[in-house]
Amino acid sequence: MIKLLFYLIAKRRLLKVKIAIVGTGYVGLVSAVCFAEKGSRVICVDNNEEKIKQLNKGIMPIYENDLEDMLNKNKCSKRLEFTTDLEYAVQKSDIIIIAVGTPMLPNGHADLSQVESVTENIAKFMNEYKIIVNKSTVPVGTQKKVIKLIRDNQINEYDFDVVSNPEFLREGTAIYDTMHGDRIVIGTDNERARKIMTKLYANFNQSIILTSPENAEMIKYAANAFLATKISFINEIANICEIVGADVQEIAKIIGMDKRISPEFLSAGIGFGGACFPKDTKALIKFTEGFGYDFKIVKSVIEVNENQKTKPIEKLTNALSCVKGRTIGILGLAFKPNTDDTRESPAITIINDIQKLGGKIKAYDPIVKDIDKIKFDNIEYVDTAYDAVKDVDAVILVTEWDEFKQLDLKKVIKLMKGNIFIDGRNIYKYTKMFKLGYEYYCIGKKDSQYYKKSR
Ligand SMILES: NC(=O)C1=CN([C@@H]2O[C@H](COP(=O)(O)OP(=O)(O)OC[C@H]3O[C@@H](n4cnc5c(N)ncnc54)[C@H](O)[C@@H]3O)[C@@H](O)[C@H]2O)C=CC1
Ligand SMILES: O=C(O)[C@H]1O[C@H](OP(=O)(O)OP(=O)(O)OC[C@H]2O[C@@H](n3ccc(=O)[nH]c3=O)[C@H](O)[C@@H]2O)[C@H](O)[C@@H](O)[C@@H]1O
Repeated sequence: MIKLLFYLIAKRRLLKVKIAIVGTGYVGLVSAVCFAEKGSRVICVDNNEEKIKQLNKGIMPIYENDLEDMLNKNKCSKRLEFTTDLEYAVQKSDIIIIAVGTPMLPNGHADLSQVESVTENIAKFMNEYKIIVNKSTVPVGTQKKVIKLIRDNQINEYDFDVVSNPEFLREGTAIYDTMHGDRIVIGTDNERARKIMTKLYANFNQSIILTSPENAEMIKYAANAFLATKISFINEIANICEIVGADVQEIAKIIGMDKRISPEFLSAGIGFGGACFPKDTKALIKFTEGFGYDFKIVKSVIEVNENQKTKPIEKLTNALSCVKGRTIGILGLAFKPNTDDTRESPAITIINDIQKLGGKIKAYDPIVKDIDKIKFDNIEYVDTAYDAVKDVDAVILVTEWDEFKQLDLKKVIKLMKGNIFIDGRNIYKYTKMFKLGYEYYCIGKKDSQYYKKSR
């Protein structure tokens, strides 16, 4: 009974910890909603006034499964608020989480200017002890820089701690990943911060890993670089499979049965894109170069990935003697399914290359409707997948949306002018496609041409 009472008091205290999250992007907004769902009060801050206006009206700035319902529910329960006023958020909160962007600079380094500017302002607005948590992906040593920046910019010398708490969610499954993550990494050398952070995450029921700030920062880059390495590795195996007539999906399935390898992240395709793998692998190379280290594996991972993005064009130019004046239907613009994010999407490279060759584009994506997001001129954006394949000479499937897995492929070939289908994500069976009359090309398998010859 007494134990239960202590537990309830501790839980109540924990729920009273007020959190501010700076940056309402994929990471900040999802984290805010999940903390609120677990009972914390969260103030979300962004310097994008339009975004905050939209969020206050209940309009989602990003597409993410389950986000809207959970956000509106917690907003109604007064556990979530949205503001552009950082001073208010800092002064009303015990923990301030930084979740702003760390995009790639033209020289490949991570651009820390958003993190730095937010840190300087947090320092100015501090009115008592605060824990500043960095969730943005940053090079090793940033936690120490943040400490120095706060000291240099504080008006009064309030006590504070800086914690590194890297994020591992994936876009498209971000809410699920946050609620059911494999681990929560908390990087701090300070006992007071460690206790508060452990309490903050206690009711997420996930393994909490307490480590140093340097380890936490390195874990994030190592995790992303390793996952990117798996993808480039299987893509190279796919390229060899095409030469020797083996099937990469079969190989991935069977090597993945070995627990040391695991079946995850072994889907061969047209390369990884997105807001993180491309920039984080480059940032890792750049910051290790600063110590005179030549990170050969990660350099190759990037090189393989760049080459993989050109595979659909290689197949297209082999199949069509001339791309000039031909119309190509593009299925999918997002860098992966279930997101509206087109950052570093392979679709961008593919569309660019087709346009350079003088081809015309018809494009469809179930969610990416905002032309500004993909920033291409002279593209016909259509409303359905069937519109995108109508009268085209060839189709390239870029994103493996479920909707494309359900397409009526008999109808598709009837609508097309030609019969060339390049499946960048291996979602169809080449035997079926061949029977339907397609000249079908996929990744890492005998394509229809090989199949024809070997029959
Ligand atoms: N997108 C993802 O799936 C993941 C991203 N990360 C990392 O998390 C960080 C954030 O990534 P995303 O959420 O994708 O970025 P994002 O670009 O979607 O969102 C960043 C937000 O920060 C806001 N912002 C920028 N400067 C600000 C300032 N001075 N004051 C207030 N708000 C400001 C922007 O307006 C924007 O809404 C990056 O370091 C990224 O590498 C980590 C894991 C997953
Ligand atoms: O730091 C980040 O931002 C995040 O980066 C990735 O998440 P995300 O980029 O959202 O998506 P993934 O599912 O990892 O896919 C990344 C890219 O790899 C490609 N991919 C993925 C898996 C695979 O087997 N094959 C493959 O080509 C996808 O098509 C996509 O273009 C990581 O999976 C997250 O753990 C990490 O938090």
